[in-house]
Amino acid sequence: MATQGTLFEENSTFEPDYVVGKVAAIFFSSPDSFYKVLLVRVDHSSLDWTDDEVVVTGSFGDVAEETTYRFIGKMIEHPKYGKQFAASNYENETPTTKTGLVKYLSSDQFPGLGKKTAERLVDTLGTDLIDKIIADPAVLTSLGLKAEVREHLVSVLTENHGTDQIIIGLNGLGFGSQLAATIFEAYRQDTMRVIQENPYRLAEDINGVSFKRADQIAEQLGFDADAPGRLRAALLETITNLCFSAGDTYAALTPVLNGATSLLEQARPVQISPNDLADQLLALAKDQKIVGTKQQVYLKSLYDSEWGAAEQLVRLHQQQVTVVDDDTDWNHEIRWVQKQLDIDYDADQVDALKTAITAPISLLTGGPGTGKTTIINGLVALFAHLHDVSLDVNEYESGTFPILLAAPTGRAAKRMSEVTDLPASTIHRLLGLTGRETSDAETSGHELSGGLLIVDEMSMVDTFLFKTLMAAIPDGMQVVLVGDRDQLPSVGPGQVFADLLNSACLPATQLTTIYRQADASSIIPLAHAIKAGHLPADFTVNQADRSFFAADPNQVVPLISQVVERAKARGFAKSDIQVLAPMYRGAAGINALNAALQTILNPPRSAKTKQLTAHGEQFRIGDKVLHLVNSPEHNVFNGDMGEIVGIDLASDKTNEDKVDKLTLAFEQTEVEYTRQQFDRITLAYCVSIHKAQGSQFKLVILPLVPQFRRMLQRNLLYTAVTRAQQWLILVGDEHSFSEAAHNESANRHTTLPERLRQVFGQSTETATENQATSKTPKRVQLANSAPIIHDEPAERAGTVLTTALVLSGTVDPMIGMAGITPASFAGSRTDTQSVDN
Ligand SMILES: Nc1ncnc2c1ncn2[C@@H]1O[C@H](COP(=O)(O)OP(=O)(O)OP(=O)(O)O)[C@@H](O)[C@H]1O
Repeated sequence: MATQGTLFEENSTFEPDYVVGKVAAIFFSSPDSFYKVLLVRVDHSSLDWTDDEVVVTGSFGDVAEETTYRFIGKMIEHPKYGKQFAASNYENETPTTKTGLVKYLSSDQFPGLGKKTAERLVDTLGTDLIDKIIADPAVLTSLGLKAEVREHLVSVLTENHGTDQIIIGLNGLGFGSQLAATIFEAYRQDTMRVIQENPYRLAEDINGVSFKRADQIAEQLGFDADAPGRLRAALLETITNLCFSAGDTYAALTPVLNGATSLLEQARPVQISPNDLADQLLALAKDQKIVGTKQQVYLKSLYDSEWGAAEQLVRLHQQQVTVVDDDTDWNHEIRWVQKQLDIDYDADQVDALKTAITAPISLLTGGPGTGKTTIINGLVALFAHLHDVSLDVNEYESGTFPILLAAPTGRAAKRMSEVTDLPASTIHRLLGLTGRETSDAETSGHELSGGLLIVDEMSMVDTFLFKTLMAAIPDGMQVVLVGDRDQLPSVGPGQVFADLLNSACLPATQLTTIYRQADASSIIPLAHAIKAGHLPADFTVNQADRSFFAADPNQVVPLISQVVERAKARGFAKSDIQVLAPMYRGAAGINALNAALQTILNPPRSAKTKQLTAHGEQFRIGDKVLHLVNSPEHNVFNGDMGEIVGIDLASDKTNEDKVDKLTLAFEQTEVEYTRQQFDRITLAYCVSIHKAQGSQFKLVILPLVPQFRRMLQRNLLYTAVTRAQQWLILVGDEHSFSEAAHNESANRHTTLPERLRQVFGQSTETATENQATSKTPKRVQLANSAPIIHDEPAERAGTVLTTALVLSGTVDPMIGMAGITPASFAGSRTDTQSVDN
């Protein structure tokens, strides 16, 4: 079938090779992309190929066996599998002569269509009738076909050829099979129309398509450098990048304008008018894609999520919980818990327990070993006692367990379950989310049921997930949010837990007495010293559970290798030892450490040991690996650790699929990945501190060197050392450790505290008073709160902003955007890296 328009044309100046032939077998068809491996019986080709058959790989739609295709691409030498034809595109060689078409249409594929009718169709509609029918099925209306025959004809043609055309189109644009599948999933049969009309939608809607990529397509399609869609896409990408890279929930206006200008001007050598850019910023606000206040620009989704979270918190704070009974003698109840659990709570812990059991929603924070888990256990026992519910999960086979325990990662949930001896799940699973949802304020999880929800590791929860979680909690369910405010904030935008504590709108307890010290741990006092901004005096003195080895960056890998070799000799398993580092690159970075540790912890047994190479890493059976993305279809999630338990090479005689495969065992499941999916995993002997958040390991080894300077912050070091359960080995430069302890972590720019104050209808001071006196904060009128921006519009300058004034006649999402004038760009056009928020 002929390709159409500029979208489908190859960009190269030389003629690509082709193979025309019938598909004899489909060796492999990826379940989550369009990638396929085909065996093709060669009819003719541009190659010097004498065999009857050739293996063809590439991105294809529903190719059918015994159908003839033209494959366009080049012959490559696969390192293990030999010569194969890598197709960059293909065409269905469906007959285009009248005889061929009649034969095709009167075949078994189209029951009810005889030769005569087929001839009539071709005579009436012409030899390009397939394209015509797909483009507009109405062309068949007056041709006397029975409704069911007509419908079947349209649906088979659309399925056989419509999808093909789209894949062919996406191949022509250079999208790989994975991305092509994502794009197709988003727009289905409208894919090529959407791209033709506005290729910039790809950057907006599809994770993995950048502005630059969309812009290249747009340029091919003839979109001007100052096209409004181009400017809008650059603005949106700049705002998104600024927020997600810094973890902020809004971006400052000047870096947005400068960043977008630079993006636009680097992609095409054309000066962008500041007026035009400002116009498009306002248009984005009018279209409710962004919201502006003062000098702050929000993505609408983040803006709504902050407001939504604040509103949900007010709702939960004001709900009636049945457990609160004025006559309850709390001292008596707490004595009962202490007796049950054989513990004496200190005053803060008593306070924490009382607050958690009486308040509809409350917060609990504390460093390691201060008793957070102890309070969770006490709370669970007390809740069950007061509500007269059983804690035996076997009694709830058909109903819901009344106490829900959740954490942001699978490993944290597992730990929660171990220490409480009760079921715990990830927040995503609790809400029925896949983790693949777009970051969106509209995302909703299914409503929870039960009496008490306890969420641990709250510092890892970002603004989107928090809003979704809060919205899923029904009235009457008590909520306790537990975490350590000093740990790294969430990967996604926001610092929800710190903001909740700082805003003082909800009852909160902070635990400070360290109990695990009594076990002679020196790791916990180290963590507390770091929290206070310094290293302990005995930092370099070796302790029973902690050591420091000085090393320059080039000595880090050999030194850690030595330590790991000794640990292995002493019987430590791969899963017991965890090296953590802040960065991937460099002599002491994660990549170098992984390569070295793999040779110690999982060396090749012989020269014949099977291994696969992908993205610069080698994988062998027995390797410890980290999963880097959410794959809900496989029940594996970002941060899960597993082990390689099988390798099938494409060249293995027994491998019928003829593609390289890895089998990975995770605690919950086993999955098989083909090369297209290998970038979802990496070696995990050393992982980033961010990825280790929420997990603990028997032995943690942590190198810090001056090369990591840009990352050396207090919460990073604190999070790393608190991952160690029993032993901690610190390696590197003492000054880097002390610099990290000194460097107070940068505060993220968020407005959740402001929203909380607005919806709780009080200032922070009043909230603190309320908390102290246990008064309930006054409820505010929620209905109007979200879309209204309370800031006064500043003076507006420049003709561009006349537009803003006009627009602001409706909802005024841009109030305060008075700063957008050409002057906003002056002086700092080249300073695109500076983010002054
Ligand atoms: N009041 C107390 N009296 C005696 N021991 C206590 C008390 N509170 C807690 N502990 C003990 O201190 C240790 C640490 O407590 P717990 O595990 O609850 O702290 P945590 O804050 O959850 O620590 P982490 O964040 O590191 O998991 C436990 O062994 C616990 O039994």
